[in-house]
Amino acid sequence: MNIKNHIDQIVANVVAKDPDQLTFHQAVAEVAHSLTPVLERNPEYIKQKILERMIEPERLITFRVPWQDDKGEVHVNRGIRVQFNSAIGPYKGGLRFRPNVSVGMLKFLGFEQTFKNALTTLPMGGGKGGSDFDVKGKSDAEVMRFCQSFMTELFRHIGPNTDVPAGDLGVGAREIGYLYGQYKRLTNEFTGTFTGKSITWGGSLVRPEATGYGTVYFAQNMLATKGDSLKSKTCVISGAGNVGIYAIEKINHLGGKVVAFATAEAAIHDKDGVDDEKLNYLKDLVFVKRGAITEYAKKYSKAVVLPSGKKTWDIPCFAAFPTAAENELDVTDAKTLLKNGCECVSEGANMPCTPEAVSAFEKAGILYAPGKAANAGGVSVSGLEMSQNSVRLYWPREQVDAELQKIMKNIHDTALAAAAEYGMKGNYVAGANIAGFKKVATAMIEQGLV
Ligand SMILES: NC(=O)C1=CN([C@@H]2O[C@H](COP(=O)(O)OP(=O)(O)OC[C@H]3O[C@@H](n4cnc5c(N)ncnc54)[C@H](O)[C@@H]3O)[C@@H](O)[C@H]2O)C=CC1
Ligand SMILES: O=C(O)CCC(=O)C(=O)O
Repeated sequence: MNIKNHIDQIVANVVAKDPDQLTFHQAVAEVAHSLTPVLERNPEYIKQKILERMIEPERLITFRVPWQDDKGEVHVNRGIRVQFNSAIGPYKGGLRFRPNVSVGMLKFLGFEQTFKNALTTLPMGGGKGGSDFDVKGKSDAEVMRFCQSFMTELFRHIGPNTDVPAGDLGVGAREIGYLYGQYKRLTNEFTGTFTGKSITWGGSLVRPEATGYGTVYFAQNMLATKGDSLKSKTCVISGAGNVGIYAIEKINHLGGKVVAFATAEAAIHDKDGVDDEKLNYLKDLVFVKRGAITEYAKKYSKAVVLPSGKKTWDIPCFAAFPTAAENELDVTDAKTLLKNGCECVSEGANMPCTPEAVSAFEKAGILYAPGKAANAGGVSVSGLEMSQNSVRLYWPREQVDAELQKIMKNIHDTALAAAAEYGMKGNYVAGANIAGFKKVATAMIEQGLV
């Protein structure tokens, strides 16, 4: 059998089956193509149709979410949970609330999550969920009513040993509180069926920071292979949210300087860098006041709002951290980064670089880490939150952070080793896909045809 043709056919079938699920096609194509040498060496994977089984979610739940706004008007949104793969543990992955949420988007995220979670070394399967609900502009009471209605259906599909959701875009501490409160009320149980919980009621220290910190730890591990580090280096990020803000914090800890950051609405250039005092202001602005980041440029006179159409990727940097959303960094951005001397890209978001951008980085031979490896810190600490909940203990900050660093190094080394084993030295995309795939594939084979 010609393996390349076989894989092309699998990808073509995915496209034909659900032609509108573009980001899912993109995620499947990337994984499938990097598995060519693995399938060549392991005919059992072909015989057992492991890849074909892995690209089909085990279960897909969609449901109606009716809720009332503050004026009494009724609205209806769609709730979705994709329970993708439970070969190595309960389904695990965040919930996203955004107007553009669709089944295809959540399939892409759940598929990626399966590989990511396998890389963490913790026993977690892959899942993802959410709704086309827009949290922007809603009052706390409206968000609460929506979350309660959403959970009134979702609760019957999840549980500490079945499916453990967490946050993602649009689902932060406030939403997790409302969702969990309703879950507890309906089940009459206080279990670890959610991660990212507040620290006073079952959360883990370092979970809010974990994805951003982990992405920077991953960059640090990549740079160490070249005898380099982030110390005194200029960095840029996108997405001034949970992941982005804590990436800035860790870059500061390591002696680097972040000179640009952005939200979906605006981008800021601060050539002096976002030091700890400015970062505290930014945290308060984003997490507490839910204000626009343009306020930052009003407060710090040397910072400027970039003209419309300009992105943080236009600012010269040594390292770039896309921490916003899928396909936010295209090939033009990649070429600009490379032209300006960027040597390291570590993805905090899920699939933020387009395939053409990734090819440009690979061709240039810079250090490039895909999200499923580099942003696994968040779900890793979620896994540690589940462990703490199971034994009813809280671990100290130092212990959780030390575990996080250990896990990120392990993911780095595992991806690097898998890439080298299959003749693609230094290719973290191939390495992460291969290592994640092999772990899940082995479990699936051992569990029979399920
Ligand atoms: N929160 C977590 O623990 C994890 C999040 N991720 C991924 O990281 C990314 C960010 O998630 P969070 O920080 O949790 O969300 P968030 O909602 O806290 O922040 C997202 C930020 O990105 C900005 N943004 C959205 N689209 C943008 C665009 N096209 N260009 C520039 N900025 C844009 C938003 O305005 C906001 O500032 C998502 O891709 C998410 O799936 C991945 C692993 C774990
Ligand atoms: O912490 C989690 O369970 C999920 C985090 C997440 O959604 C992600 O890794 O993309």
